[in-house]
Amino acid sequence: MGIMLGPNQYGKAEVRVVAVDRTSSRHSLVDLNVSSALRGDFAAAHTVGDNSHVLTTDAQKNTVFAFARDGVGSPEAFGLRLARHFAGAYDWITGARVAVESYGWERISVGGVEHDHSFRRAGGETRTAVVTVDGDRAHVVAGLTDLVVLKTTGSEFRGFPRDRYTTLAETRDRILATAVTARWRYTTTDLDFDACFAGVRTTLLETFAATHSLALQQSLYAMGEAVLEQFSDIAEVRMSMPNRHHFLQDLSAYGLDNTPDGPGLVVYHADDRPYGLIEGTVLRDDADPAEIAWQGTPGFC
Ligand SMILES: O=c1[nH]c(=O)c2[nH]c(=O)[nH]c2[nH]1
Repeated sequence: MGIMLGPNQYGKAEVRVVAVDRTSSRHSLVDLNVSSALRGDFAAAHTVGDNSHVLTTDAQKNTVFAFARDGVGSPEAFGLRLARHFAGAYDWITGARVAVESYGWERISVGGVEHDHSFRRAGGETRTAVVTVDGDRAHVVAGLTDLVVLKTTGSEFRGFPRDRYTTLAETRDRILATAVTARWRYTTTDLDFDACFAGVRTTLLETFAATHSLALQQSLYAMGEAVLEQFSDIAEVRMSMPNRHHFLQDLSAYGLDNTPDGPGLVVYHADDRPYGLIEGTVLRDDADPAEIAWQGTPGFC
């Protein structure tokens, strides 16, 4: 029986970079969390401690800051620059994965006027980009996490089988709430990434709102389908959507009724756990499979 080294990668995780553009007195900033990982022939480092192939994680971190000094651009473009640089640095490095999280900031308004250099964090969501360079090929997976959405009606859940443990009541009118994680794979690297991101985000939101939901699974599929219908440069969309349950609170002990059957106030209990976790991929049937683009990105089926 022999023992050998299997798949491996290494890099610097979570390099926090804030780049402020002070070109004019109206500043702007990008706020990133960048993780790099290199793939290639690093066997000797693992088996005998020979570091002659190891481009240090410290150098990877320094590269992120140095490249940011030239201007960041979109998270996808920044990831592409870094991943291509790392993958081309030495001939034993065959590929690189660069994951970028981007935190939005919006200007604070003072007396109705947007301030030049004061900002507040925009929402709770995070924009993501994962660039994987493998030899000559580059894959870009864009996305977002923690896009929290809720609709107060337009959601049903019924028609499910009832085994001996099924107690859930069927409903024709419930709250539907989730925190969307969505990631989509582009088929090209030559794109206006910011415009595409904004467009996909809008499509996801509009479709969530406009779909009369019979299940969160149906909403997920509709959202992915709409993205693929509207963006021809996207091959697949993967989504993970926790079902943030809102249960009707039983107020009968206080002599109060509490139903969504008519107009008036309804009181729910927002339950944080456990939660249903609905995950799925929506893809073109002729999509080129590119599993390597997803390697190292957890949280999807
Ligand atoms: O949209 C839903 N999908 C389910 O699979 C499910 N299961 C459940 O208990 N409630 C819901 N809601």
